[in-house]
Formats: sequence, structure tokens, C-alpha cells
Amino acid sequence: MSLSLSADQPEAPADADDGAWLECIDCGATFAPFDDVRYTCDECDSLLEVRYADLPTFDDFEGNGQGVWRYADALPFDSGVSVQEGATPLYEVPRLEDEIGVEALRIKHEGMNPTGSFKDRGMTVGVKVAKELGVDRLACASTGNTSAALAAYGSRGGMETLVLLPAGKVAAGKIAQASLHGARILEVDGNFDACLDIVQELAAGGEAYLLNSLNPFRLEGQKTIGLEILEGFLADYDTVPDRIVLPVGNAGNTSALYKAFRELVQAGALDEADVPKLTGVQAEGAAPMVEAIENGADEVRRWDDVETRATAIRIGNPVNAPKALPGIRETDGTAVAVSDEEITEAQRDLASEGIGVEPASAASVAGLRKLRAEGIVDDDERVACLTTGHLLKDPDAAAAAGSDPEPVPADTEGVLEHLQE
Ligand SMILES: Cc1ncc(COP(=O)(O)O)c(C=O)c1O
Ligand SMILES: N[C@@H](CCOP(=O)(O)O)C(=O)O
Repeated sequence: MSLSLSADQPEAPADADDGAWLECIDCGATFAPFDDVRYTCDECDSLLEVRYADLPTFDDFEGNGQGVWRYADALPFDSGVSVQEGATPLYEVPRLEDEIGVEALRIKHEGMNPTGSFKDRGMTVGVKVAKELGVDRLACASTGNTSAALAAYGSRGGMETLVLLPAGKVAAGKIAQASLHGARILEVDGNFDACLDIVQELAAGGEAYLLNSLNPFRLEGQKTIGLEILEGFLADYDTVPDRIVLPVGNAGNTSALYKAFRELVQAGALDEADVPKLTGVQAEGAAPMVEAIENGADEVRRWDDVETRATAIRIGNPVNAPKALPGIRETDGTAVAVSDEEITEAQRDLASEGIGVEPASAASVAGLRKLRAEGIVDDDERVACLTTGHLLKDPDAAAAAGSDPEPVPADTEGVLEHLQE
């Protein structure tokens, strides 16, 4: 099976472009990467992956600077349409580490990317591919962050952008970003999954180039999250993490991190036994991946009614499930659902360590806490939690989780009096 951790490095087909090609994860059909616009397999409509004739080891990244393009040897280009994405912090959180009770806990804060989420890593590659293909309009469906990143990277690349958002379900900061970066914003009377259905149809009709994570090139950029975490742990602990815990929506990151690890194994840079356990976390009201993992199902059932305060992961039909399910299973990971209250508690805990995240991001820490309490995560594990978006993305959720401002009179005496109350 091509998505197995122990799969052999594939042979390059004759029409590979500079050693890269697209390959169907199901039927194995191969396609030249840039000859045509293509998101899924022409033969069986399954998901595609980018494959490479030569895979890098960690040594190949040495001396390349920091950020997504440090990992150019693992990507289809040497450079992209860039706003200096990646190189995000891997924070220590001593109080949380102690309270949750693991050997080491680090927070990979993707909210520190240029537009405040991990999507920038995918867009720097995806928008470059769009230029290569000569398209002029880019589009996405979004719960907010993809639209913000697409708008920013599209405008940087001098391209028109169109975003479809579920009306009333996108956090204020994200709409503001898409708007100021010049996207045309359509508010759809439906949820994210309905928006994605429409964008896929528009893309199939040639109206725009789709830059959701269904696009295999976007996931190439997102692989670099995994590469940075591994390099960070190797530098600090001389070993890779035992587990990476991440929020799951459309399951792009789970798929991308798994691909990064498979490629390292195939290159001989990582032992199969050392691959971190990919552990996905969803909100209870939008947990189709958790359901599939718990039931041992090969396919994910689409949830039509989804609800959670963590609007970024309010997704009922994770399009990357066929890549992400093997990622969780082959790495011996798991998936867990958490309540909105558990998410808010984790958001406050991260804030008390100085790390500001949006609700969906805090799901990773909430999930780790739950799995540790259940004994599924051991106390001797070294864990990285991914926090995917910045606190300021969703100022309303932050204000609701924090404390209210206290009105005081405009004189020092009045302020002092108030402080003593
Ligand atoms: C902040 C945030 N966290 C997590 C996710 C989920 O990531 P993925 O779709 O890669 O599972 C998203 C979007 O999907 C997001 O915007
Ligand atoms: N949370 C996402 C949902 C879309 O995910 P994508 O990775 O498929 O673009 C968003 O920010 O829109």
C-alpha cells in the first residue's frame, strides 16, 4: 500500500518534472505535475500525492536558513510566493508539562506565521504552483484561516482571490484579513462542507484554481511543520518526539505530517519505530474522524450537522481522511474528541503561559490532557502539541474566555479605591 510507513521509494515515471510527479494514493496512476490543472486522480477520482525521485535527509537542510524554504529539498520548488512563513516557536510550557504529567511538553505555535495560522506554509507552495500553471483566479472554501492566507498570498502573487465562507460562522479577525488583502468574499448560507462542495464544482468548471488542502501541493508546504518539530526536538532532546497532538478539521495537517515522516523513513533519515504517534483531536460536535478511528472504519462518515465554539474545525466531511486515517493508524496514534468547555480551559491554560491561541488550537492541549488522564498517553512521553492559529483570529472567543474590563473613574484616588474593593 502506497501510504504504508514501510512502502518502498517509488520509481519515477518518464514524465516526472525535475524528479517530481503526482501519484494517486489508491490506483497508483501517475501524472506530470504541471502539465494540467488537476486535484484528484483522472482514473479513479481519489486523492493525489506529490512524489519525488530523491528524498532528502536532515543533513540536506543544513545551512539553508530558517522557514518553509529551508526544506526546499523536500518540496517541488526551490522558492515560492513567500511572506517569510514557518520557523515558528516551539515553546516550553513548564507548568502545563507538570500539570498534565508528561516527560516533556512543547507547543509548536503556528499562530506565529505571517497571517497567524499554519495555512501560510501551504499557500507559499500552492500559489507558486498556480503561477506555474498560469491560472489567474484562486479560490477556497474556508472556516476563516485558509481564506486569510489565500487572500494574503494571492495578493502577494498578484492574483485575484475568491473565498466562500459559511455565513455567521467565521471569526471576525479572519474575515477582516481576507477583506483587507483584497479577496472577493462570498458568504454562503450553509456550512463549510457545503462551501467546499461549491468551490470544487467551480474549480472543476475551470472558474478558479482550488487552494484548499485537497490540493496536493498545499500539503507539501504543511509537511514543514513536522520537519521543524523533529529538528527542534533533535536539537533540544537529541531524539524526536514520541507523539504529536494536533487539532483536526479537514485533516490536511495529519496527512502532511504523516507524509513528511514517511519520506524521512524512505530516505533512511528516521527509523520506522521512532515515528511520532499522530494523535488527532476534534471538537465533540464535529468529530467524524474520531468516530472512524474508534469504530475501526476505513471510511469517514460525513456529519451534516456540526457545531462547536472552535469554528476553525467546524467540519463534518474531512476531505483528507483517506490520507489521515492511515497516518494515525500506521504511527500507532489515536484520535479523541473534547468538549467546548475543555477547549476553553486549555485556551486559558496556554494564555497563562503567555501563549495566545484561537479555540481550535487549544483542542490539542485539551486532547492531550484527556488522553493522559485516561492513561492512553504515558508519563514518560515527550510530546509536541500543535497550536494552529493565533488568539487575535477570534477576538470574541478570547474576550469570552478572559475576564471583563472594570470601569473606573478618571482619577488616581478612584482607581486606588477600586483596586482595594
Ligand atoms: C486554526 C485551525 N486549526 C486546525 C484546523 C484543522 O486543520 P486540518 O484541516 O489540517 O485538519 C484548521 C483548519 O482546518 C484551523 O484553521
Ligand atoms: N480550517 C480551515 C478549513 C479548510 O481547510 P483546508 O486546509 O482544506 O483549506 C480554514 O481555515 O478554512
